[in-house]
Amino acid sequence: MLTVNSLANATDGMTRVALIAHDETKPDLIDFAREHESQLSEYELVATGTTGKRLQEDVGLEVDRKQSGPLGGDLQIGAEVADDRLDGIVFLRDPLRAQPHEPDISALLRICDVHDTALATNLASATFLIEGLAE
Ligand SMILES: O=C(CO)COP(=O)(O)O
Repeated sequence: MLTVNSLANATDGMTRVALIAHDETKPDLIDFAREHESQLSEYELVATGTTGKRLQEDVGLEVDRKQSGPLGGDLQIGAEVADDRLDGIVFLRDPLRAQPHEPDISALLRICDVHDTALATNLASATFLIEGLAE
């Protein structure tokens, strides 16, 4: 049976959001983060390694940086989903290029469905997710 995880489930009351992007989609994620910087700065943010570095350096956001995706970062974020620590994930995947760590990516997407955690994999749905979190 699936567990239910509402948009405001944070275990400690603080909204916690993961931001992840593959190399080709990082510019889109950085633009998205700049656009929503004031809202995102209110949240606990977690990101895979290189994405997190860009968010810190290019946008100035405080980010809990995990390993880079190919080195296990997706799995670390998946573990947070399994612990119901995350309220939402924006994961701008590159739909046109295969990734060496595809099994890790699939695992992350799957555990989001198991735990009913909000997951946006493109900019249009990311906008809905971020607007939903603000409500
Ligand atoms: O590969 C990734 C997600 O699958 C992202 O990793 P980086 O943020 O380290 O580039």
